Amino acid sequence: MAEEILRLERVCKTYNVGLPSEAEVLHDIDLELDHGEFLALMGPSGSGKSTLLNIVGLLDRPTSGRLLIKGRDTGLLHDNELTHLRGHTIGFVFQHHLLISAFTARENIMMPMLADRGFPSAEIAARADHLLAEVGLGRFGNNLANNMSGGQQQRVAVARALAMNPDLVLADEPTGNLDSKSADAVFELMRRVNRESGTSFLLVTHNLDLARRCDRIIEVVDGRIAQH
Ligand SMILES: Nc1ncnc2c1ncn2[C@@H]1O[C@H](COP(=O)(O)OP(=O)(O)OP(=O)(O)O)[C@@H](O)[C@H]1O
Repeated sequence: MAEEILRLERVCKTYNVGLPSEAEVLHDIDLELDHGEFLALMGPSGSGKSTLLNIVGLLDRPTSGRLLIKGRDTGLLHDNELTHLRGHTIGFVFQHHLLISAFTARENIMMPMLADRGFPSAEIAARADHLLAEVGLGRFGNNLANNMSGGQQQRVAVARALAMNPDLVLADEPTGNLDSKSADAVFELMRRVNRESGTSFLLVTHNLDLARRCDRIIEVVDGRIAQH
């Protein structure tokens, strides 16, 4: 197995914003992320962080350059192969938790497993309960997502991201909407998962205090990596 979970080689991304103008948002991005590494991605608004995360998360393709995940060149894969790789390798946590508000915490965590036809259905509820306990919400499985606090909802979102046992979690400002105590708790939860199960994390954050507690910080400025 490749040493790194993720490797970007000279990745560029251009958006067509109406001819003749094109906007190059990412320029020659080189980046590696090792298995088990917890990386903070910082940078000013509009610098390209979400664009980079979308590419790494296989939600969008680079205009040029190569993206390798676990040593596989994703540019050679068809869309259905990318969907499979994404579902089994990558978990997502967003600033807005994107839970289904009318579903319980348990049901929200079950969703990725229900969507994956390969997951043994008899194990789904038990795995959801295991993950609820992992994120400190063992007693809250039957609570509607809507009735939970922001910090609790984000813990459910972390549990949902872990449902398929991903190698890498991409977290786009997951603590941006939380008070500092809840933000700290959600960050520490992700850090513990990282330490205990070796899941790699790529965390977009504007919070320097949290970033300093990651293994490494990189900064994107005007679509380029400013420091390694
Ligand atoms: N689909 C799109 N089409 C055209 N331009 C886009 C598109 N998506 C993003 N952009 C532009 O790309 C640049 C980078 O945006 P991106 O959202 O990646 O930045 P960001 O660093 O994540 O910003 P923020 O911290 O505010 O979320 C911006 O100038 C944005 O307007």
